[in-house]
Amino acid sequence: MGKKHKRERKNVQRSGLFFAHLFGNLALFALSLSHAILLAKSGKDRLSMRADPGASAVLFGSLIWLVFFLGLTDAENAAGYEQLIPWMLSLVTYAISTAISTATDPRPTANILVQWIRMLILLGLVVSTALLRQKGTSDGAAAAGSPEETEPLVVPDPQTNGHADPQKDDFDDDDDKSVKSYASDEDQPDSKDEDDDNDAKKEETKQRKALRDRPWYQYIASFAIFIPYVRPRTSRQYFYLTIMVINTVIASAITVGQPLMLRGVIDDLTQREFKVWKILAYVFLRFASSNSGTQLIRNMASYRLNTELHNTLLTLCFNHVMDLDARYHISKNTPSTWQIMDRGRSVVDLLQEVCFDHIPVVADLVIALFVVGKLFGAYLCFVVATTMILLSWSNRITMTKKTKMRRYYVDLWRNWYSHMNESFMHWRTVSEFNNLVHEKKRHEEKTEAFTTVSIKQQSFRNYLAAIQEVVVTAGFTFVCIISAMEIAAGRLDIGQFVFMITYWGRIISPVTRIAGFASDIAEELVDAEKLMLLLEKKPRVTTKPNAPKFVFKGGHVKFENCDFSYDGIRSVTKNVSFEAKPGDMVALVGETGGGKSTIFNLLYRFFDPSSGRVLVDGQDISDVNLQSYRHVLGLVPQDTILFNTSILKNIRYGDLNATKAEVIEACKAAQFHDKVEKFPKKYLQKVGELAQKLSGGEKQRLAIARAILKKPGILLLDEATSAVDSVTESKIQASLEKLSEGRTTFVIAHRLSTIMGADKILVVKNGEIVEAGNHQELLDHGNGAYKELWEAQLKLSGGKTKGQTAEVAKGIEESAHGQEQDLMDLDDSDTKVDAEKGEISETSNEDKGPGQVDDVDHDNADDEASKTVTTTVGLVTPPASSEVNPRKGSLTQEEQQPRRHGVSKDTSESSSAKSVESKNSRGYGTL
Ligand SMILES: Nc1ncnc2c1ncn2[C@@H]1O[C@H](COP(=O)(O)OP(=O)(O)OP(=O)(O)O)[C@@H](O)[C@H]1O
Repeated sequence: MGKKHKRERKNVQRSGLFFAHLFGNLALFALSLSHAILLAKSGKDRLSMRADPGASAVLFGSLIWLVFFLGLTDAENAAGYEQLIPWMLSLVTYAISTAISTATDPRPTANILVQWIRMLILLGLVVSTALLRQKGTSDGAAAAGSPEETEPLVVPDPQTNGHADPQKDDFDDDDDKSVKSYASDEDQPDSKDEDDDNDAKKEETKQRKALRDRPWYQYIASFAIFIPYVRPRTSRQYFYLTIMVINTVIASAITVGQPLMLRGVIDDLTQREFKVWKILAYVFLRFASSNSGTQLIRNMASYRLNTELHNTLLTLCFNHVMDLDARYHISKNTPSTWQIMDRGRSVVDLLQEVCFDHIPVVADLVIALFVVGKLFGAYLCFVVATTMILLSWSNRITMTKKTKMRRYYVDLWRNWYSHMNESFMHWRTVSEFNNLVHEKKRHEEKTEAFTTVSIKQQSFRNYLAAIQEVVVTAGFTFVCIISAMEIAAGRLDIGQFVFMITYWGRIISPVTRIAGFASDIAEELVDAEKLMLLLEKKPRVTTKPNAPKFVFKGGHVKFENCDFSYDGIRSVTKNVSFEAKPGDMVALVGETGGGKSTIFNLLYRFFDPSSGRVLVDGQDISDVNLQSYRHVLGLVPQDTILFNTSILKNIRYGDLNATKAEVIEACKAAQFHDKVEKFPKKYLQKVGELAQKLSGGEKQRLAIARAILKKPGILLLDEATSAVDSVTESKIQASLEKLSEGRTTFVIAHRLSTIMGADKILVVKNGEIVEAGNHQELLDHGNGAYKELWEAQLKLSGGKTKGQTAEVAKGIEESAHGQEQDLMDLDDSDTKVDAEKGEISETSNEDKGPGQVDDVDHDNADDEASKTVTTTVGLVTPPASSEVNPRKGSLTQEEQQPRRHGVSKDTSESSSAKSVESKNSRGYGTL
């Protein structure tokens, strides 16, 4: 449905016919009121309506029209079924009763005349509504229909139900409107929300709109999702709950009992009688309902129950969020998830208010109507009922309006919070780009936006409280006048008058208090809605019920025709099939964005393929227990994420039961121990937020140590040493070699020189495996993608020719023919930087002299050595060397860095020659 059409519909709703309907209902109310007075006047007892049941019925019947009138004032449309059906039913009822009256007494009476006027008004309402609906239908868009009749109930959530409609992803006009609905609300200030373009936010807005558009009964039923989260669990919680229920019943009894007791006391006193027990009973009831009685019990029990339920809810929500899959966690906004969980606790308050405030108040009102009707007759009962209806209506308006405002406020607040969080987290980036002033200004704008809405909310609340007071006072005036008239007429005594005045206070003040609750509920509802959407999310990657544990049998990995798409639109992997035998090393190479990490994601089961399957040791990984499967995997990622805690704890994350000695062992193997020892607090050194206190190389070595500690069955290395310098890289090569021994290992590498010795190299392009084989096979494969990549890399690293490529290949071949040597021996030689000459050359430990790299702290080698090379050598003078690291038959960093040009031909040749001497059987030492 287009935006234009919606606007038209809105206009129809609020135009002439709408006001005609409004007026029609008001006229029916006035007519019924006059009719009742007419009947009462003609009755025997003019004031006591008890004497005329007919008049009483008409009087209370008029309240129906009052309710309709009030309901229409803020209705979505003036021609819904909710109006049409009651009007039609009333018309039929009046027609029958008029026909019966006319049949029994054909003489025209005032009664018959009123009936006819009533029927005519009703006929007008029914016909106009039917016509309007008909017009809407013929316009093809059900112009008069309510949103739930014309729009899908729930917008499919591609994150949860797996039925994303690719065509729906771009927002149509309606969705667009929904996204901007808050901002366009007349009560809300304009807001430049730059995050509106964010897909995740749009999606959330869309879901919230779908939630609000559910019919009210479905909307309320949606809250059932909270029951498992907020239900009492322990016997203590049940005890508190029982206390609260009993306490509420007692409080309701006191509400009626206390004024009744006072009436008794007054009655006695007017007859000059003194009954001390009555006075004591009255005082006791007063005390019992005070802050030392039922209030105290309620506060104590509810505080204890609430605190426990809040904590349970938080725990369950945390578990729920942690159990959601990667799809959710990739697109979530972390600060807002915290807020949703934190504020979502108010759902406990909401349920408690409904159960222990609202329902008792409604029950008190019903009792009050009965008591007042019984003791004082229909007039006073009618006044009480009318006041209650008006107060309830104002509460409803408060809720609706406040909820709208609150939704907007919460969005603005969340925006402010996220911005603040991001600014603090990314202070460094902000400073690097010199955008401190910009961020401060943005913060100010965001603060101002939510402050304005907050003030509007409070003002609205105050106005409404004032209006309610007017209604209450008007009602009270009627109560006083009518009671006084009845006393004057001798039909009521003073005791009854006092009862009525006291009782009025006791029943009306909770209703007015509900206005405050309504406001709170509006806030809690919005918070609850967000939590509801979070809890409604279901992970797609789960362990199937009764799934067996994964049994590791060596690490035989098989991808069978795996297709996958992140968004359901763009294919990221297409028909991916390959196999890795236990202990194999498989390298994934290819263009950036080709889908290599996605294959890792599928292997880790962060996502399930849309078709095809992944088998490990003959078991479909989607059929086994996820936890037991991930237990055998170990990953060294490209970007190491660390917790802001000590190095010890970060490494121990690989095996929570590891001893400190084991952690140190792992660090030694990852060439990290010496560095850690130099930190002021050694292993207890904190890594800082986002691990900012560690260099890129240190982070990677920590990640390697963590993987070593985990002792995984299958190892995944995603550019695992991309952040370390060649010197350090060569040092951790041996530990990686050791780590991967006997383990199926998958490596993602951009520097082809690092994976030349892999058992299998898969070339990934546009999500497809376009070539597979070992290095030599792929080079021999005509002008394939791998050869192209290889030559491009050689060219970038020093203008190598095809002939030289062949030479390198030859070297590998020779290397592969059994030049196995203890890799640790290779640490005897190292690379030194001759800054003066701008050369990097190889030397043995015996040859080391002052100023050589080995003397430099290698953890700064990322920084020191490579910086030296880059600044002193790479930029000031062209890099003079591109030697091959002989231990792995690979090119040194200079060759591998495309940025560094100008490597001499001589050096290239030496590279080839030295590669022949490679001692690394696999050749991935620099992974
Ligand atoms: N969570 C995601 N949602 C949507 N698209 C994604 C997501 N992650 C990756 N992609 C897209 O999938 C494609 C493949 O990404 P992937 O990270 O697998 O490539 P890659 O080959 O590992 O790249 P690189 O070598 O640069 O790391 C890319 O086009 C990327 O934009």
